[in-house]
Amino acid sequence: MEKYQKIIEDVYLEVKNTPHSGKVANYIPELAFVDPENFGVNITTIDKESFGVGDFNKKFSVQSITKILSLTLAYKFEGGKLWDRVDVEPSGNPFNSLLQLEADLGKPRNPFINAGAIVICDVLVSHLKNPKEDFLDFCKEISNISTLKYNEKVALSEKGSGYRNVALCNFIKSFGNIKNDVEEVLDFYFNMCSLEMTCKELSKTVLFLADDHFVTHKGERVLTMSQAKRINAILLTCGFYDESGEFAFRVGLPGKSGVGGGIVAIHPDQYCIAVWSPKLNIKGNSYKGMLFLEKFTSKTTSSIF
Ligand SMILES: NC(=O)CC[C@H](N)C(=O)O
Repeated sequence: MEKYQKIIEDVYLEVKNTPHSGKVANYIPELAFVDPENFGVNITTIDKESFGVGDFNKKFSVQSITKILSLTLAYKFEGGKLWDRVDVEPSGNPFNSLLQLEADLGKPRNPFINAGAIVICDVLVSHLKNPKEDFLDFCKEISNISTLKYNEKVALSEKGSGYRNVALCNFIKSFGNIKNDVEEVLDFYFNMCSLEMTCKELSKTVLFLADDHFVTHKGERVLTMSQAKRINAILLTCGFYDESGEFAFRVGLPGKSGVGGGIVAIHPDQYCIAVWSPKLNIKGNSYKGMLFLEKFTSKTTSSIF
């Protein structure tokens, strides 16, 4: 851990003082109220050592980052059959795009674009008795954080304005790739996206993707090693939408962003690192989050390449 601390502190100050670029997401009205100056970083190593700077203990809306956890649970339920419903190819299009779905007959390119994440929610609605509660319990179990919560205001705010997601869900249903009631699937999707975590909590929660020997506090494995490898592969190729190539090029780690301004990145066999800075670049990824991670992996020479 020591080798990372000083570099995290230095890079944090350097990036904090970089002129702001980008905009806070406001298409979900409730997200626009967040203070754009928030900036936090936290690293957790596979030995469970943790180190944070700045606003690393403030909760924020993790949004699409939760899609790592919903994919994980759906993969546990379905195994390889899951890939009949959703593909594993980068889309090269914005996260909320409808474009490819018609040509692809309602099969989303990957589980991290909204279309794919909505299909994953449908899979979970089919398997879970009380999707919202049961999914939250799963998140609590793998993170060992019993206080995790959805933010109802954020969920309702997106429910009242998420027209593209409503369109996506209906469109996919017209191809038969949504099995449940559209309303129910979307309600679950909006709640899932409204999950809140701190950088510290987030970097701890995804440790199961970094540590080959990870077991929950109940002594259970989350995924097999081969399944974890596959999720990391999809994170590397699809975790940042049409900026996934750029993220791999600049940072060199699998990871996932959310429009709340969070990014979590995974260094298999070493650590997970979470960054939060709400202003987003044009692709919907945190501007300072990406800049921080680029400098961090360059200065520590720790990437998967
Ligand atoms: N990239 C994101 O974080 C998008 C999530 C958001 N809830 C949406 O569906 O638009």
